[in-house]
Amino acid sequence: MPHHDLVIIGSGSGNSILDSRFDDWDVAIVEHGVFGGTCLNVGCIPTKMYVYASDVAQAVREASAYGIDASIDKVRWPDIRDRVFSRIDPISAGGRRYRASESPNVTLYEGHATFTGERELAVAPTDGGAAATLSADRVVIAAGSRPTVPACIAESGVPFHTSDDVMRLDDLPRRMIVVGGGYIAAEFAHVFDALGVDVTVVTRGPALLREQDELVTERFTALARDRFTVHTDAAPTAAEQRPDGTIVLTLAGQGTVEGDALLVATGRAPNGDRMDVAKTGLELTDDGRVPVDEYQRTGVEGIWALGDVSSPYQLKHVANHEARVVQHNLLHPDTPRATSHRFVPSAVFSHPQVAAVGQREQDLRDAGTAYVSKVQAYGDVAFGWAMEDRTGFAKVLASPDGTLLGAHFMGPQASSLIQVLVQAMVFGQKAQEVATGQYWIHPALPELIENALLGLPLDV
Ligand SMILES: Cc1cc2nc3c(=O)[nH]c(=O)nc-3n(C[C@H](O)[C@H](O)[C@H](O)COP(=O)(O)OP(=O)(O)OC[C@H]3O[C@@H](n4cnc5c(N)ncnc54)[C@H](O)[C@@H]3O)c2cc1C
Ligand SMILES: NC(=O)c1ccc[n+]([C@@H]2O[C@H](COP(=O)([O-])OP(=O)(O)OC[C@H]3O[C@@H](n4cnc5c(N)ncnc54)[C@H](O)[C@@H]3O)[C@@H](O)[C@H]2O)c1
Repeated sequence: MPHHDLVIIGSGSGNSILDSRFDDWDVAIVEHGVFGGTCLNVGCIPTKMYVYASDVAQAVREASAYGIDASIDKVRWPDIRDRVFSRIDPISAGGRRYRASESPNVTLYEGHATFTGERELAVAPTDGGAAATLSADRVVIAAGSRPTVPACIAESGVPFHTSDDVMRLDDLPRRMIVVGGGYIAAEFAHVFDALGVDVTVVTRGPALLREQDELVTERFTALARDRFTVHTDAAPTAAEQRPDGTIVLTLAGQGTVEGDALLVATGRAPNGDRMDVAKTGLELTDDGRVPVDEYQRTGVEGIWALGDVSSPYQLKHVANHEARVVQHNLLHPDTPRATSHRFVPSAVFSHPQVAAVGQREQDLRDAGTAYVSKVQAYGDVAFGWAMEDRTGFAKVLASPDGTLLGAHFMGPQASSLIQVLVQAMVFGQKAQEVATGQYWIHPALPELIENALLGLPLDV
């Protein structure tokens, strides 16, 4: 049985652990899918390439408000799709080639890994060949997550898509049903609607983006209702396909909806349940994650985990941070570093964009925490006014002494603007210091943040 210094399961964030400091380690990477993982192949990167194209289309649709009459002559879906994947697929192929044949100390096993013992694995090759077994001094579980699909759809025989394949459609459908009301539903509903598809969103919750601050949830859902057909409190109970190809979903208490394509975006499950981790002596958390401590160590000596398979955050910047922590701790076991999940920002790249960091107003209220808040409209600062933005806002939450507690943005460039407050929170700067201790370029959009901070009714 081959024995390695280190085995990494998963070629997404796990692959980024290896740099020249590991050149004298005997390393194995096990990957059962496309090399490079979710973010590169089916996640962050291709989705944002589509979002960008759709933002361009949306700008054309909204141009007349500024005295520019423009219209979309044609959406060339195959060209949009091929622009994305002609750039992405070679990166994945290049990454695979580098590990398979250009990294002398790395063995790439292309197959599905399951544990057979504490640090022993069986790999079932994807090409159907004979299973290999291997052992290692150290194992990093970086196996990610996968889309979940409600049984009433999965078992119906009706064709459906997930984020794994919807970006590779042959043609744009005329009508699309999107099931789910979270990140993926919000981003793809924008993408397809802006490209001219008639979108119906169906979610079992009472609103879209319901994990956000309550004001974002309320206002985003209201805007979505203006743009798509939206069914809330409406979990599907059955799916069927008519002979003409029409897909019909039955919704709990809300009749049926119809479409020509069905996208399921109802959350992602960590992949730890498909690896026999019990053979190592590990037990998954109630929500299916591989449990780790603050050093990304599992309860088993020599086994680490990172990213979607173990993290409470299914976000790439978190997986990257955790991978850097594991990298350090593999190289410097006597001086381990801890992961920080103190201020994890996130953004939904829909239209409008949404971005968040820190606590939500409902959390502060429920916890009885003393706080003040300010909601600053984009339209009330110079650049937002120039844009005639009527819906966007920045909400800032702080202790009465100015300690920043949370920020929630909805509107143009929200994902970039919020970084100012992420930085302030991480470095412990108070609202009054951030607002008045620096120049704010006039009349740039960050004046939104300056005014939000100045508007907080602080006790100081
Ligand atoms: C549509 C979509 C859009 C997203 N957009 C964003 C975004 O804009 N910003 C953001 O921060 N995050 C985004 N995310 C989330 C982000 O992609 C993930 O959090 C991140 O990629 C997780 O990285 P990872 O290394 O944990 O897992 P992955 O990158 O998924 O890597 C795990 C790898 O392990 C392999 N694997 C799993 N089990 C086994 C096994 N038993 N044997 C062998 N190989 C195995 C898988 O094939 C996979 O390649 C998005 C996700 C999706 C689905
Ligand atoms: N911009 C980003 O950072 C980004 C983009 C996409 C995905 N992601 C990551 O991927 C994860 C998965 O995304 P997601 O959108 O699939 O999950 P999600 O957890 O964000 O949302 C799932 C949604 O599906 C709904 N739902 C669940 N079961 C349902 C059912 N049976 N019928 C109808 N609706 C149902 C939920 O109410 C919820 O609205 C996200 O949590 C996020 O961490 C991040």
